[in-house]
Amino acid sequence: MLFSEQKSRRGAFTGSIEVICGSMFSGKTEELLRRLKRAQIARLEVEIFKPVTDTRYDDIAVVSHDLNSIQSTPVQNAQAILLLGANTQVVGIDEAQFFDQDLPEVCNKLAQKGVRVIVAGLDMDFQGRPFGPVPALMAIAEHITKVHAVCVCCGSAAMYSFRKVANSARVMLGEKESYEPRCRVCFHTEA
Ligand SMILES: Nc1ncnc2c1ncn2[C@@H]1O[C@H](COP(=O)(O)OP(=O)(O)O)[C@@H](O)[C@H]1O
Ligand SMILES: Cc1cn([C@H]2C[C@H](O)[C@@H](COP(=O)(O)O)O2)c(=O)[nH]c1=O
Ligand SMILES: [Zn+2]
Repeated sequence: MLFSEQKSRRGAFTGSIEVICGSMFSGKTEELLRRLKRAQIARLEVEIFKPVTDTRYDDIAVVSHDLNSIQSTPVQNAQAILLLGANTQVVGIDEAQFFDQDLPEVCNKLAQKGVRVIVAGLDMDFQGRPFGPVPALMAIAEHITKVHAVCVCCGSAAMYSFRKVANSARVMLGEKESYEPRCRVCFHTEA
């Protein structure tokens, strides 16, 4: 599948929604950066957003686990993306699971205006439950890409993010010290 701007029969650029989902370390941010950097090479206007709460690697940039990065605008909520992204051609959104339930409607409105919207986020939390607005986004997206990490226990494809520390809060920022990607079998096996 070639993800790019598409023209409708009426000649106008048609907007669309692409979702990149999967576990932690599955390459969601790398794939988001790849698509956004290609759009920049094509000289399209690109705006990138992340939740202001995601301060793991950097307050402003979107940064992958391999430390590839791109400048972004941290925002408080989904509505801010509609205000700031309506007049651009491509909108990228990382860590979508941390946004409020307005995000799908915001993405729909942007796509209706002709914007190509590319969203990356965790589809499941550490308990294997659907996470925030990501499942609803998947329902309304034209394209969904589910990427997989490598299970740290057995080497199979991993789709779960196993939390290694005792903390029952749904939101807990962290990296390898707190999470590891696991396959279905290893996720449901204790220790
Ligand atoms: N167990 C693992 N499986 C796959 N990639 C891993 C693993 N541990 C570390 N990585 C690294 O993480 C990178 C993906 O990082 P990133 O795109 O930030 O992932 P995500 O946004 O899905 O958390 C990979 O390219 C790889 O170098
Ligand atoms: C599973 C899970 C994760 N988180 C946090 C941990 C990280 O800060 C981000 C995910 O980042 P990534 O780019 O996908 O690696 O989310 C959380 O708060 N709650 C969870 O259940
Ligand atoms: Zn496994």
